[in-house]
Amino acid sequence: QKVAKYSLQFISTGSSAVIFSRNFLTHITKDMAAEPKKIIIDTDPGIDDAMAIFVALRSPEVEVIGLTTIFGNVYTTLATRNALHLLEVAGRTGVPVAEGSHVTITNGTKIRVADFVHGADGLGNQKFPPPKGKAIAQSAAAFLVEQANRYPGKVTVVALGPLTNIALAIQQDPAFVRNIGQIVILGGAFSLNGNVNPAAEANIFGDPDAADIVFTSGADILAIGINVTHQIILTDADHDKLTQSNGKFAQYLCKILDVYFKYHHDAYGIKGVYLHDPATILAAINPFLFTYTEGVVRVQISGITRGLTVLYNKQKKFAEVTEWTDKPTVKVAVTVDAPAVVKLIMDRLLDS
Ligand SMILES: O=c1[nH]cnc2c1ncn2[C@@H]1O[C@H](CO)[C@@H](O)[C@H]1O
Repeated sequence: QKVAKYSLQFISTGSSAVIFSRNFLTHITKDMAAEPKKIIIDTDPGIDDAMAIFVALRSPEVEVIGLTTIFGNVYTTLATRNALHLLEVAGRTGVPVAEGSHVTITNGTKIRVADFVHGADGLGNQKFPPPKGKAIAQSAAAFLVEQANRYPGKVTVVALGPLTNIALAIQQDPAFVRNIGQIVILGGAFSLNGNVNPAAEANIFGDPDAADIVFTSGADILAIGINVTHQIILTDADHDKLTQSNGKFAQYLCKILDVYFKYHHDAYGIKGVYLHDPATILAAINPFLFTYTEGVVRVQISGITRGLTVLYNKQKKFAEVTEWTDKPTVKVAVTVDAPAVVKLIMDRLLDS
């Protein structure tokens, strides 16, 4: 309950950035000790999704109550297969997988997948055997609605792909935005170039209409954009530590990481990889690893800037009514304690 309501505890620092009160940190820590936070990971696995799922499964602060799947890094059918496969690798086949939408919220079938980032199979071209398990009969959106109703205010959705399933849940149940505890979104490029093109970040570009629905829904939203995740880098030295580890997750990840390293080297000229998805899991676990600004986010849905995320920080009162006027606010990450985030991710992957 307290976790869902923490936006009341924001303190303005005088600039547009906001921080949380220390006092409240104690409350949250106590709450977490008492009862792990229930999370559903909406995912398009994906190499960094695999890391994120493993980090979540190794985190005592959260209980993963389900995975829902979406297109993005791969098509939805393959995302479901990979989600089931990753749970089998982790020995956690009791976690249900609900398959998500195969088309965008506007029924668009031209899906763009990032096989050049993750490999054709989404997991570094390793030819893993097909999983034995199956997805549950319920759709991702129906599962999200059901779980939010079952545990009002207690479920956090961590959205690691395009926001289609979340937008469908909002459309299917008007009470969803109240019943869901929080939606932590990996998405957006706030005040910097995107990673699909100069305007757009991949997850928002995948379904901009869905993203605009979610950002303006009134739900309690934390957005983690590439303006912060591009500071969270797994280096060659970290990769070596994973290679030397006997940990189950570390060994598995070393098999699939090469493709992701090569992509970062070719695209960004760096010897390391961005930890978008695992960092977002940590934001759901401990929001204090990041600082946030609060404002209204709208998404461009057409034209050359399709997928652009524009935050209105409410500093200026515009003379005229704009497309941002009277819309609910969300929290957008502006800074991150990157060394702490990388250390937590490494510790949890090595200790498995
Ligand atoms: O160039 C790219 N095109 C498409 N997807 C990408 C690219 N770079 C990274 N990601 C993927 O999109 C999410 C972050 O935006 C991450 O899941 C990352 O793996």
